[in-house]
Amino acid sequence: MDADEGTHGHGEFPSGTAHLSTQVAGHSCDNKNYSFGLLVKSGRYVLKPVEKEQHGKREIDFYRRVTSTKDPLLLELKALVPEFYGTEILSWNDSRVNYIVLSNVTHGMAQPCVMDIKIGKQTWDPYATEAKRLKEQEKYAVIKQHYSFCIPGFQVYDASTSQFKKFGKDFGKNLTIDGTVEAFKIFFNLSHESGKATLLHILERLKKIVKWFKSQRHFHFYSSSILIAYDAKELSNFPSATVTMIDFAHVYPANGEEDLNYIAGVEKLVELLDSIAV
Ligand SMILES: O=P(O)(O)O[C@@H]1[C@@H](OP(=O)(O)O)[C@H](OP(=O)(O)O)[C@H](O)[C@H](OP(=O)(O)O)[C@H]1OP(=O)(O)O
Ligand SMILES: Nc1ncnc2c1ncn2[C@@H]1O[C@H](COP(=O)(O)OP(=O)(O)O)[C@@H](O)[C@H]1O
Repeated sequence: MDADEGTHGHGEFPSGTAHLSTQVAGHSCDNKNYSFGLLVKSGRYVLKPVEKEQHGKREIDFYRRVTSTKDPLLLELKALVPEFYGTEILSWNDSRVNYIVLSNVTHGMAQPCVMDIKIGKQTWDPYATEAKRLKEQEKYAVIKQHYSFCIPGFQVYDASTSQFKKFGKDFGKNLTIDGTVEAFKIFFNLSHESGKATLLHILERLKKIVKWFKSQRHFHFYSSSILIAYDAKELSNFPSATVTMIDFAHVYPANGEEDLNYIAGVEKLVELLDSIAV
């Protein structure tokens, strides 16, 4: 389930790599927009292309800082993000693309269920242009206003029908407030008797993230996501579920201030999941 062999609009995949079939959101392979999408290598590694120099630099700087830290607070953060293995330049026909190499949190999953939840009402950073701010304000507007997060995409292996279902950006952008609750029920396979155990495990991890954010004054995270993943094949084995923070292209210094935007998003997420876990 990790790899789709072959080619796409940019030509053949760089040697040893394939399209990350479990990618549920973010910039996907798109020749028209010069976007390369994420790749998988040897199953274990995810390669994220640096497509905008400044975004890439910010994300790489973030990973380098967190990976090399001895600060106990940042060590706690390190356990909540993918492992970082540096960068690698790969050739796509005429293009040379710089990739950030990370651990693949869906590695080894037979029936991967993955949800990307973008945290915060404010999904633009303090230096965004007026045009970008307006564009971000319009997207997922109702949901972000109500929940302080939005769902750009997810996929689930429906244990009752034995089928994969994929929900993309358009689905997320058209979600209603009640529809969001339903989306989580579908994602967690709550009609299956073991779905609730996965949900409770995820809730514990999310509560750790809230606790960490309340204690830190290092960073403010904009347009960053929480990636939830579990293997539906192991539904009864709930510790296989993971919660990982990803996408650090818009991480900025906190200047001594709490990240209230991010905290509100994770708290609302916990509140919603608590309400369906009863
Ligand atoms: O069209 P763009 O270029 O603004 O793409 C958005 C990205 O902006 P960027 O180009 O990186 O500044 C934007 O990236 P950021 O999170 O702002 O880095 C998102 O990927 C966004 O998708 P969605 O909010 O997840 O649905 C992307 O939005 P849509 O593809 O949904 O419009
Ligand atoms: N470490 C990872 N392991 C597995 N999948 C990942 C990982 N990082 C990202 N992804 C997948 O790629 C998608 C986009 O990642 P993201 O970092 O948000 O990219 P973008 O900056 O293009 O939005 C996520 O929604 C997820 O499906």
